[in-house]
Amino acid sequence: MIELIELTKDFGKVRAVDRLSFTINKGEIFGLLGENGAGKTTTLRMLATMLKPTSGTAIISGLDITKEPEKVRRKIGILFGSESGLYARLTARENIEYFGLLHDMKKDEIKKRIDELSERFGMQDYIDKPAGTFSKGMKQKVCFLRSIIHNPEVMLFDEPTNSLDVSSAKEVHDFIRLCKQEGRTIIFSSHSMSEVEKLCDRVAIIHKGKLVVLGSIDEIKQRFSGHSFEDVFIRLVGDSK
Ligand SMILES: Nc1ncnc2c1ncn2[C@@H]1O[C@H](COP(=O)(O)OP(=O)(O)OP(=O)(O)O)[C@@H](O)[C@H]1O
Repeated sequence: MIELIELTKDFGKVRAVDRLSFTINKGEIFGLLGENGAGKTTTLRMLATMLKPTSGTAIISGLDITKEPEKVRRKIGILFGSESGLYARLTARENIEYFGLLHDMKKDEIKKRIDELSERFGMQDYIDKPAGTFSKGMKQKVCFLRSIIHNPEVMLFDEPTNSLDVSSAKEVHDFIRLCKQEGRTIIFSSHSMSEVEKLCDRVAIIHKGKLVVLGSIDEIKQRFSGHSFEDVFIRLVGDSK
């Protein structure tokens, strides 16, 4: 379970995230929505312990992100931006293995897990080929595997399908669903209403750093007299401008 408690981040005079408080359940696929600059990435970066909150905190699997960031890092898998830092000359396996070693995993344990995961995600044909030769979607899948090599309970993905084609995005969606089946908690940010409608158990819409609505897509649509989710989104972030 993840609990945000008055989570706040200021960059100078700009309040990027403004006292966010809500809970995300274990095994949930949770969407973070908002316009450009709403504070999604900043929220995810704080949860990932990459940024220190100005005030407030979050508890991830019983650990306070401000007090035990090292321990939190072991529980989370993170993906910020596509193709982030894959070594072109190394194979997919070597790229993933490197991360496993950083997480203090043993080589044989890493091998077993890569074999298992690459089979599950249909990557056997290219797992031992250099990452530099891969398409965007293939690279993205390597990044995903890298993010879960250490078996994290919680996954934090910032716009995971940004710039992917339809079939690669679908693979990522299937991947996220599989992670949920394995009992992981997934939080991701997105600008795609259809993606969020397809995948998320619940969503939070944030605007100018503040929470404006929280709930399942159906609950939110009902609350706004059955309008499309896209219309509700535009109305919410438009009204509070
Ligand atoms: N390192 C930083 N220094 C100063 N201001 C920042 C920094 N990072 C983010 N901001 C500001 O914080 C606010 C929230 O930015 P953030 O990147 O979290 O938004 P976002 O919802 O992820 O946007 P997008 O959808 O465009 O990625 C914006 O006003 C942004 O300019």
